[in-house]
Amino acid sequence: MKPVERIMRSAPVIPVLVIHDPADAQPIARALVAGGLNVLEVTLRTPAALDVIREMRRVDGAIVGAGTVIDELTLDQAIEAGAEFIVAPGLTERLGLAAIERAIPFLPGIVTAGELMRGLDLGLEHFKFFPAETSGGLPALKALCGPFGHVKFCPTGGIRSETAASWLAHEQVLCVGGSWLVPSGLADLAGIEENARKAASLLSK
Ligand SMILES: O=C(O)C(=O)C[C@H](O)[C@H](O)COP(=O)(O)O
Repeated sequence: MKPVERIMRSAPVIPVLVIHDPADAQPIARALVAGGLNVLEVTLRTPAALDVIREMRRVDGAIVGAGTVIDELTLDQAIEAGAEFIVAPGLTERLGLAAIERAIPFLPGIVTAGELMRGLDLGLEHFKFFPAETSGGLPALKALCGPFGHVKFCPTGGIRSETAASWLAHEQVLCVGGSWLVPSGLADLAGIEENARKAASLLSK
């Protein structure tokens, strides 16, 4: 099994995290891991993100990746900070080749058959379906899966607690991503742990 697939099968939901203060990183990661979600995607959307990755790597049991990686610069910054996997909102050949060259598990976003085929050309078989809900939702993903039965997905974008299970019921969906677990500004660690516990109880693959 490819390392990226092992990560995707580690938990049914990957929390997508937008964290502004590195001091929040460890408590939030600990709450998520305690709730049963050990795969954490730190988006590079805040100036603190690289420090957040460094802090979260110190939390036992956490598998910490970077999201919002859009080019070689952010790829290398994320790897240098200790990211164990890389999520990108889209796929360019340059970024795909760089991630493969760095031998880091890589989950790029795709929506169309053409984007997916460009990923297959690079040897990739695991994709984020992004943005999931506004790109036709589950019916669109099902249609895409027809010709590409061996490809595995992590749909992300607009998925919430109430809709995650329907996505996970699809055979080619190994996990889903979402920001609902840690709403921005939520300082309620017990609430985060409870959100994680509920998500972790969903069908795991
Ligand atoms: O920042 C990135 O790299 C992204 O690709 C976007 C995130 O994955 C989505 O914004 C999560 O979607 P929501 O769960 O609807 O908030």
